[in-house]
Parts: sequence; structure tokens; C-alpha cells
Amino acid sequence: MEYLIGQRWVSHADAQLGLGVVVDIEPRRITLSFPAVGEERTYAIENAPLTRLRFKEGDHISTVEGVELVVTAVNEHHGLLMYTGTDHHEEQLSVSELELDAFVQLTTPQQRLLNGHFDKNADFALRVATLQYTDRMQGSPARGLMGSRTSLLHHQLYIANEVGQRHAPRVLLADEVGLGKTIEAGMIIHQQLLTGRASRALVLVPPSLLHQWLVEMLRRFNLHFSLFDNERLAEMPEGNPFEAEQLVLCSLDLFAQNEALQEQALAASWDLVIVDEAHHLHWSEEGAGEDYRFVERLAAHSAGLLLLTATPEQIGQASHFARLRLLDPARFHDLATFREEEQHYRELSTMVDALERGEIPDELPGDLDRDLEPEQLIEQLLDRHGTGRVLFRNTRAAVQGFPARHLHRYALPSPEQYALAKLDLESALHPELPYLDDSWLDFDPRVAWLEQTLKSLRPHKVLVICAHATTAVALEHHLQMRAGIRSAAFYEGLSIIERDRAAAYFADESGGAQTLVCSEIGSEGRNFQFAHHLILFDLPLNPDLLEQRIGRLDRIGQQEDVEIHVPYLEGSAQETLLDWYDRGLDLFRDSCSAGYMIFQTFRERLLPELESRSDAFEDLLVDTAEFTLHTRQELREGRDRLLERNSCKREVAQSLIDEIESLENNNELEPYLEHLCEAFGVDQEFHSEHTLVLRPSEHMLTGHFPGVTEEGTTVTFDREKGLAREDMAFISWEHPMILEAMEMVLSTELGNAAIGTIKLKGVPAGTMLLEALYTVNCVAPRALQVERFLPLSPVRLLVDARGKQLAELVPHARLNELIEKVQKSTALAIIKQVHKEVDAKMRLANIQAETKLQETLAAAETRMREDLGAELARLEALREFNPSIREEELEHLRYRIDECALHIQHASLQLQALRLIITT
Ligand SMILES: Nc1ncnc2c1ncn2[C@@H]1O[C@H](COP(=O)(O)OP(=O)(O)OP(=O)(O)O)[C@@H](O)[C@H]1O
Repeated sequence: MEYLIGQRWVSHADAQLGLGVVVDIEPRRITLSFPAVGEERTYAIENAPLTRLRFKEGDHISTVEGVELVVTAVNEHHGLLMYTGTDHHEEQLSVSELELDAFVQLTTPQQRLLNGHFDKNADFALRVATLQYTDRMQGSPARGLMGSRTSLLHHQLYIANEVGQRHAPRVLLADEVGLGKTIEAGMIIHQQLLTGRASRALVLVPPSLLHQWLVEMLRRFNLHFSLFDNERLAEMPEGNPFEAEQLVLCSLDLFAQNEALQEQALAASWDLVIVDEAHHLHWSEEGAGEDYRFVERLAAHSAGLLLLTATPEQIGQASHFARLRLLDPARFHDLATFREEEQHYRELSTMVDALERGEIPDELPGDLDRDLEPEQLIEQLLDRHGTGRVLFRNTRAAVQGFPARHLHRYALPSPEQYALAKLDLESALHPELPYLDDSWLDFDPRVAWLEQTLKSLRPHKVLVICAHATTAVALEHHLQMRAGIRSAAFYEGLSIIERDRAAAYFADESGGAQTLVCSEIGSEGRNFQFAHHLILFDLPLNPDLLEQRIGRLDRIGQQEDVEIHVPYLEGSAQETLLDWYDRGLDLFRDSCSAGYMIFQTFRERLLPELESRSDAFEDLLVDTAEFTLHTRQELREGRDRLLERNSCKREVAQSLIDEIESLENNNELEPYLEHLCEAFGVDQEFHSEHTLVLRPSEHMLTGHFPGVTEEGTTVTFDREKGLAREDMAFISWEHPMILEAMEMVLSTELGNAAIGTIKLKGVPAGTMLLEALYTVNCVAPRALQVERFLPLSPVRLLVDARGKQLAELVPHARLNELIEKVQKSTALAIIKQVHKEVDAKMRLANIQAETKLQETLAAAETRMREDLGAELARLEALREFNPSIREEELEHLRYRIDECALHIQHASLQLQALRLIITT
């Protein structure tokens, strides 16, 4: 099919777009503008989901100027269609397809029925079901959240729902290590994309996590990100590469010292920018790092921003503050004020407790509205004086259900070779470092210990982490070549593909490596919870880094207790550090979000002890332990409690889970997909309970069915099975297979006109009934989310010969059971006879449906004004005291209310399906 600028096409993948106009053609791509929704879409020419719009004689068309014509002739002129027709003054006019109105109803069921284009009754039922399910999903509170291949965890769903619903969300996801921040980010991105709040997202991650992100987004959320690296960039055609894709994933390092690339990323507009392991963004009162400055500029350009870190204070509180500042510069403008606020979190928490008991504490800040309900008052207090709306942090203690951690210490004699050298702190902690060759392997007792320990732990998988790449490489080489232990190394010197290959070899259950030896880059972000033995060949001089290391195993999905093995040389700096972490910070047993702060507090006393341990060390341990206990308690009762309150409201999450589970367990999706497959000619084979194998058949209605490959696709409706079996697609109401197939039904004529006979007791034979299904047609930009208030709202009417309404008396499902097929020739003869009668009944039905429409629209507008109005009122009130509410958010909301009202008022009725029924 040849495309020309100006031609009108419709998308059969997304009927809501309205009419599209070809605006740009490149050798392999084509861009259409969809004026009704104010969007442009670019497609690959080869598989663009587009149908050429060509009206026929007798069709009604309207132009942008509001002129309405009945088409009498269609001519083609240089590839563009010219329609000639008569308007309602019986004047003849010619219009080019360029002038057509973008809000258009394409092929009416009435036209098809009266012209003898009948569909099967089963297809009619499929169309009705599709409309009803679409309506249900549009109005579901779990919209955007039901499609992910994840366990339904309260803390994640709460955050995803809370953040995903915001316009242009800007938040710091700071759950403790391994609690699922990547998953939360994926849910937020998915929800924002599905609901049209966002369409372009850029994810920036450390290089070692690129592939893991790519895979997680795809397998858990069906989100296809494009991975940009230097190789891919070199292959891309001229122009800004960031504008060529909607979802881009790349490493932040890609931009280091590459200003041109930074400028290109900045020039492309983003709805969402996501930065993982955001604690690396360096900022201090003395100055900001290049990475921070780049993200700062991106943050200013992007509407939404998600920063992810498990250890927000890993390089200090000032740096944590700087990241909050990226999210919301108005709220976080002064470090001193921020520090001062943090001092009062505990008092704040006590006030919240009092409010929960129904008391109004005396010390409640004066700016709060004391007349509010306690729950709202608490929210106001937290918003204005607490941890704010931008920070989410769930802790293991609050989430619960995590396994225990056990520390195993192994004292080893210090070899004399190490004792001879005069060591600085770095070498004292890593005595093998000064050796330029691998000779240390021969005398360092940790090496022989490692070998023996690995052998004794067989067949368990063991993750080994050490600080430096050279150590990791030497150790792995030794294990592999000299000890015969199947192992792989993971360090910065490997390419991204080599790293992922090493990690995959380690993950492989049959015949894979027993151990993976990682340098520090393996201590962040990666998922190694299939192992439960961790060997720390050395210890890092930062408690947050230690927490990150342990977090590789101690994360969601870990089934066993986590066994942490630490070998150390007696009398060495490592032993002192181990004692301090173990007996001072108690970090092996339990994570501690104030680890870095405690480290800073005792740093001056700790460092000399590492160089040479003195009698004062015992005092240091006692003091650290006391301070840690106090700090943990302070946090538990202060900041962490406030954050927990903000980060997970169990009852809200539970109602989302209930909704998702009820949609999954009501046994409707499975028969519906089977029905779709029958209609589109896809073969289905039973695989196991709630699981099918789908294959294209020779009788496919269209060239393809979404997601079904030539070899066959196995789909399961069972969440548990979907989680366990990577080879199966987990099908939910939000899986692209279902969404696209639904669009295929609704954007085509399939099932919109049918005819049949039934026997109805008490109704004389030869009586004509007309079953009509209408929906509300509200063409509006997706980002407005109008369907939240005004979903399709199907209205079914069943009119008899006298215009009586029988819809309630004879439900649609009952009709489907009773209906019988009519021979095509008989059907055509019937139609001829009842032509006029059908027209008359339709006029009656239209009037009845129109009355319902007006009621639906009025109710939708009221609902919208109540809902968004309350949100606006709340934000306006809060904003007086809390600058964390951006003026832009308020303006957007006001604009949204006006625009929604306008679109709701202009919504019209759309006849979706019509069935003529004759009683026998
Ligand atoms: N709801 C869930 N269902 C199934 N698996 C999950 C779920 N949430 C998280 N996981 C798995 O748990 C592991 C940890 O999740 P994730 O990587 O998102 O955590 P994180 O908080 O980003 O970790 P880190 O702090 O190490 O960066 C991953 O393997 C992830 O796939």
C-alpha cells in the first residue's frame, strides 16, 4: 500500500485515536497526526496497524467546517480521495479527504445490517463482551496495576498506585535493599503509559544493571525498552537518536564527557526520567559532579522523575538532600532547614499517634486545619512538616516475611608476608592489592579457605564479593584453573554482554557455575537471591555498601536464611572492621538506614583503630552499640514510622489486591480469550489447568493475532504459574495480547451487525425485536484520562415492534443462549421486508439512548468535578504552607477540569452493535 502526505487512515490498533492524516514519510517509517486527540504516531511502514479510510456512496461524512454530506461519488486525484455529495440543502459539493473531520464514525451497524452485511451471532456476542470488559477495566481502581507478572505485594502496589496516579510524578523510591524498587518503578511506568499520562520514558542505570532492567521490564511488564549503547548509537541513522524511540534505557556512564550526547538527550522531550542507584549522583556543598549536573538539567526538562536508591545517604545527608532537591527544588531549597526538620520527626510521630487516638495535641503546628477529620489532619501534618510527598521508603521490618541472616566468622592466621609490608589503610584492608602479580594467592590463607569452603558447600551456589576487580579476577582464575571449581567472574573490565553471560552461567540451575566472584560492581542492584550463601572476601569501608552486598541475596524471593561467611586475618584491619560492623553496628543481623551517619559519627575514632587496634577499641564498640541502639529506636519511632505511614497504607493496598484477584479469579478472561481465538481463527490446545497453547491457523481472519508466534505461544491465566514459568505469557486484562485483540474487535466491524431467530414464550411468531448496544464516544487526549469518569458506559436496548423496552426482561446472555442462525438468503429476504420498520425502531431506540446518554454525561461531569475538585481544593489548601506542591501541578489540575468538562459535554452516542431478532 502506498502512502501519500494528506491521506486519511485509521489505526486498527487504537480506535480512540480517530482519523489520522499522513504527515511525514521516510523510507521505512511513516508518521500520522491524529488531530482529535492531539497526538502524532510513527510506525514502521512494513507493519503499520493502519487501514485506509475510504467512504462509499451513501455514507455520511462531515468536514472540519461542520459541513455534512451524503456521498454520491468518490474519485481519486493524485492519490488523494475527492468526495462529491449533497448536503442537507440538497446542494452538491466536493470535498477533499484533507478536509474531513477527525471525529468520525466509520461504518455504522445500521448501514451494514440494512445492506445485508451480517456477522455471526457469536461475533456479535464477542463485540458486546469486548465493550463491557473495556468499560469495566477503564473504571477499575486497579487500572495499570493488574498486568504485571509479579506477586501482589502490599507495599509495592500502594506506592505504584499512589505515584502512578499523579500527574508528572517526581519521587524518590528508597525502599530498603531488595524490596522491589525496580518493580515499583516498572509498575509506575506501566500505569503511566497505559493510562496515557506518559508516552516517553528514559531510564538511566549503572552499566552492570542494563540488561537486568531490559529483561525485567519486558518479562514483568511487557515493556519493550530500546537499549542504547555506543554500538547501537553508531548504527543509528542521522538525527537525534533519543527521538527515534519512545522507551529508552541506557547507562548514565554513556554520557560521561560526551556533551553532544547530553544535549541530544536534553533536546528530546521526556514524560518520565528514571535514575536507578541514584546515590551515585554526586553533590556536596562544595560542588556537584558532572553526572549530577546532567541529571539536574534532565530533571528540569522532564515532567516526571523517579530516583531509586536503597541507601539514600550512602554518600552523606547533604547528597541525599541534593537528590530531593532534584525532585522538588521548591520544597527542598535549604539544607539547614532540612536538617532542622529531621530533628523533629520523632515529635511529629508522637503527634500522629495522638491524632490517631482522636486527640488534638497542644503542640500541633498552628498552620494546620484542626477541623479536619483525623486522617486528613495527619496527612496535612505529614505533607507540611514531615517527610513530604516525594519520599517513599519501606523497611524489612514493616514489610515482614524476610529470612534471617546468620554471620559466620572465620579467623585465619595472618601470613608473615603481609606483616612485613608497611601498609596504608587501603592496603591494610586489602593486603593483596600491592602485589602486582598473583603470588599472594599462594600464601594468603583466605584463598585456601575459600577453596575448601566452596567445596564443603557444594552443591549450593555461593556468591563471592570482594572490593577490587584484580582480586576478583585472580581468585576466579585460581578457583577455575587450580581448584576445579566451576566459577565465573563479574567485574568492570568485562563488556556488558560478558558480565551478563557470567551472571547467567551462575544462575543456571543445571550445569551452571557454583560460584560467581564479583568485584564491588556486583554488589549493587543485581538479583542473586537464588543463592543463599554469601562470602565476603573483604569488607567495604562503608556500611551502606555492606548493606548493598548483603542485599544481593537478602531480597524478595529469597527462600532460605541468608548465610554470610566472612574470613579475616587475625589481628588485621579487617578483623577490627568486622568487629565494629558486627558488635557495634549489628549490621549483619539487621539492616540500618542510618549506617553511614553512624559511621561518620565514629569515623575519627574508628580509622586509627583500623590501622592499629588499641585498648580503646572496646570502648568504641560499646559506644557504637549504644549509639546504634538509640539511633535505631529514634528512627523506628520517628523518621521510619513517618515514612512507613507514607509508604504503605495496608487497607488501600488490600483493596487493590482484592480488585485484581477478583478480576483474575472470576473465570471470565479465559473464556473470553477462547472466544477471541475462535473469532480470529487462532488454534487453541489445552496445555494444563488455566493454560493454553495458541497457534496461528490456516483460517486466520487477519494476517496475525497479537503475541501469537508461528511456533505457538503458551499462555497462562494463573499468576503463580506465570511467575514460575518464564516460557509462558501471563495473560491478564492488561496483557498486550488482550488489549490489542480488543482493539481489533472494536476498531473493525466484527460483530456489529447480526440477525437471528428465537422462540419466546408468549411472544407471537414473526415479531421483530431489535437489540442495540450503544456506547459513549468521547474523543479526548489520552492524558486527560476522561475515561476514568466517563468509561464506555455501554447501554443495551431491546425494542419490540411497538417500541417497548425488553432489555431487562430478556438479558443479553439469555438471548445468546436462545438465538438461532438464519440462512443468508432468508435473512436478506427478511431485511427487505423490515427495512422501514428497522429505521423507525432505530429512531425510537436512539431517542431512548440519547436520554440515557445525557444522564450518563451529567453524572460523569459531577463525578469528575467532585473528584478532581477535591484534589484541587486539597492541593490549594496545602500549598499555602507547603511549597512541595508545585504551582504547575495546580495549574495542570485546573486545566484538566476545564478540558474534561468540555470533552464530556461534547461526548456523543455511538451505536456499536445491532441485532435483528425474529421470533418463531
Ligand atoms: N512483586 C514481586 N513479585 C515477584 N518478584 C519480585 C517482586 N518484587 C520484587 N521481586 C524480585 O525481587 C528482587 C528485588 O527486586 P528489585 O530488583 O526491584 O529490588 P530493588 O529494591 O530495586 O533492589 P536493590 O535495592 O538491590 O536495587 C528482584 O529479583 C525482583 O524481580
